[in-house]
Amino acid sequence: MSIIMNGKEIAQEIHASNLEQVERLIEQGIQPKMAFIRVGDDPASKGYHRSAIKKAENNNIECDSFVYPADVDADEFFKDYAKINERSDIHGILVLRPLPEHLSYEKISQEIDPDKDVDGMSPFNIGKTFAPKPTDFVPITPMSVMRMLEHYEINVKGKEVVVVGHSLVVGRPLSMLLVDKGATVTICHIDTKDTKAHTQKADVLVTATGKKWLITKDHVKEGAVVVDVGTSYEVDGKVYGDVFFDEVEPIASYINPVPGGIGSITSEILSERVIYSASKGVEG
Ligand SMILES: Nc1nc(=O)c2c([nH]1)NC[C@@H]1CN(c3ccc(C(=O)N[C@@H](CCC(=O)O)C(=O)O)cc3)C=[N+]21
Repeated sequence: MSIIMNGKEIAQEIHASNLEQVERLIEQGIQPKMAFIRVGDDPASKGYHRSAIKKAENNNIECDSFVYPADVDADEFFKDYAKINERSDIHGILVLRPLPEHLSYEKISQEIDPDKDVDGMSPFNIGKTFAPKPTDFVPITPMSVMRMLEHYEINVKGKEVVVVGHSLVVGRPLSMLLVDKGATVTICHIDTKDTKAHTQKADVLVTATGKKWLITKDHVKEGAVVVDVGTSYEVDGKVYGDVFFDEVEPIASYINPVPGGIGSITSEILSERVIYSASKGVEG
């Protein structure tokens, strides 16, 4: 039997505080506003886009969406992108991933205004993940994982933590946040020879690959904390995690379901970061 970590409950707590802060900003004449930029129709990207707009609007944050076809002309895209970055009414910009190959990720991440870069993609903000402060724009999904661990008072200091997945948006920045809290971190990825050999030793196992049911009971040590960040949108329209929940749940000490786990916190923290960005430079 394990404790089921409830992302929705944590999201609700953050929501209450978000609403209150937006109300205060609006009283001061500031309407928080964010821009979503999406290229193409990747299901996970669309899923996040949809739930993030819903959460932002529930927080009275205005949203503008800029959606382009996967074959958008690069010059046209970058012209628009510069304009969006310059708009003084927009406090936060989220560029949804994945992006098509003909749009240089390097250029997109270098040209985002670091002060509006709520998902921490610019090289400047990535640098901040190495010594993160609460005010820094570090990627939101890793922040959500840390928030979930904190909520359940899971201290990673001195623990063996294994992160499966080395993406720029989750695995790599999350590893830095964990190291900052004193964890010993191993990152497994597509070229790791024997992932199981590593995960079996984990006190805390975090998985962020987007491969449905990759992690079975054979990967997990008895009593481990299991954090499932994976969100695979399958053709049946359902969302699946990386973890084969029914099999792993009985041996884990703490585990989160998908949906209802990290994803539900992520969209609410995105709102929180936009509010923070809008409140920068405001007195009191
Ligand atoms: N720049 C960038 N940053 C990201 O963090 C990022 C991204 N691009 N591209 C797509 C993936 C995917 N992702 C999700 C976030 C929340 C839910 C979410 O809200 N999930 C709900 C379920 C939603 C539903 O039912 O559709 C839940 O798990 O409870 C899903 C997926 C963030 N990603």
